[in-house]
Amino acid sequence: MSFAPALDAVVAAHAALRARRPLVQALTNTVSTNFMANVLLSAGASPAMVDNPEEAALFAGIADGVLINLGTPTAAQVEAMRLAAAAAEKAGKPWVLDPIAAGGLPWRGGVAAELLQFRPAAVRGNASEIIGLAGLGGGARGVDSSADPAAAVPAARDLLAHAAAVSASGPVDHVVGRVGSRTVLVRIGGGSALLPRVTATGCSLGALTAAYAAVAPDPLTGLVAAHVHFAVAAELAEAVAPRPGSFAAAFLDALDAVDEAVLRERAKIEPAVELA
Ligand SMILES: Nc1ncnc2c1ncn2[C@@H]1O[C@H](COP(=O)(O)OP(=O)(O)OP(=O)(O)O)[C@@H](O)[C@H]1O
Ligand SMILES: Cc1ncsc1CCO
Ligand SMILES: [Mg+2]
Repeated sequence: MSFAPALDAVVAAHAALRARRPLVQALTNTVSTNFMANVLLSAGASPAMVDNPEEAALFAGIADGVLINLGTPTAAQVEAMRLAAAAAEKAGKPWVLDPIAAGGLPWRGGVAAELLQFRPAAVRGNASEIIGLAGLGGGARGVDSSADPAAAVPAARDLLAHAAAVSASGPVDHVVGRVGSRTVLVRIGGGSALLPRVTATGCSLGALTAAYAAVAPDPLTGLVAAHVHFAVAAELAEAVAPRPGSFAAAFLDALDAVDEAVLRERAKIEPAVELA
C-alpha cells in the first residue's frame, strides 16, 4: 500500500542523511555514550553528548535533532532533559524520547511522562517500555524487554496523543504514526538476534532516529528509515561476525556500508496496515 512510508521514502531519507550529516545532541545513559556516538558517526550523522543543565538548552537550538534517553538519569541530567526538550520544542527541532525502563521504575516513568508535554517527534522503546510509558503495565524487571512488540501496538497508538510517531522494537519492529487522517502500523523485519546481545543497540537506534528525524520529510518516515538502516546493517554484520563482541564492531562497519543498493536488496518493510 502506498499510504505510508515505504522503500523509496527510506532510500530518500538515507540519501538525505548522508548529504546533510545532521548534528545530534544526545542526553543519554552512561552505558551507551561511546557506542552511540560511534553508531551516529558510522551511519552518517554527527554526535555531541551535551547533557548538563548549563548548556543543554542552548545546544538544543544549535543541534539538528535531540535524543533524550532515560537509562541512567541523575537529578542534574533530568533537569538538562527538561530544558533541552523545552528548547527543542520552541526551536522546532525534532527530539526523540527513549523511555528506558519506564514501566518498571516509577520515578523515571514519571519523568518520561512529564517530558511528553514537549511533544517529541518520536518515541522509541522496546515493547515493555512503550507499554509502561502509556501506563498500561509493561512488566519488565530491567532495561530489556519482556513483551512482544505486537502487544505494544495499542500503547504506541495511545502515545500518538503526544508524539508524531512511536516504535516498539524487537524481533519485528512495530512503528505507528499518522498519515493524513489515517493511523498506520508499519512492521519492519530482518535485523539480527545478536542486536539485543550487545548493550546500547536500542539506545543507539533512538539516536539514529533523531538523526533521521532531522532530515526526513516527517517523523514517521524518519522513524521507519532509522529502523530499516539498523536492521539491514545488522544482517550484513551477522554474516561476517556471528558472536556478540565481533558483531558490535562489524555492525559499526555495516552501518557505514549500507547504501541504496543494500537497502533495496535487504529492507523488509511489510505493507502498512491502517489501524482503527
Ligand atoms: N530477535 C531479534 N531479531 C532481530 N532483530 C532484533 C531482535 N531483537 C531486537 N532486535 C533489534 O534490536 C534493536 C534494538 O531493539 P531492542 O528491542 O533490543 O531495544 P532495547 O531493549 O531498547 O535495547 P537496549 O536497551 O539494549 O539499548 C532493534 O533494531 C530491533 O529491531
Ligand atoms: C544496561 C543499561 N542499564 C541502564 S541503561 C542500559 C543500557 C541499555 O538499555
Ligand atoms: Mg535490549
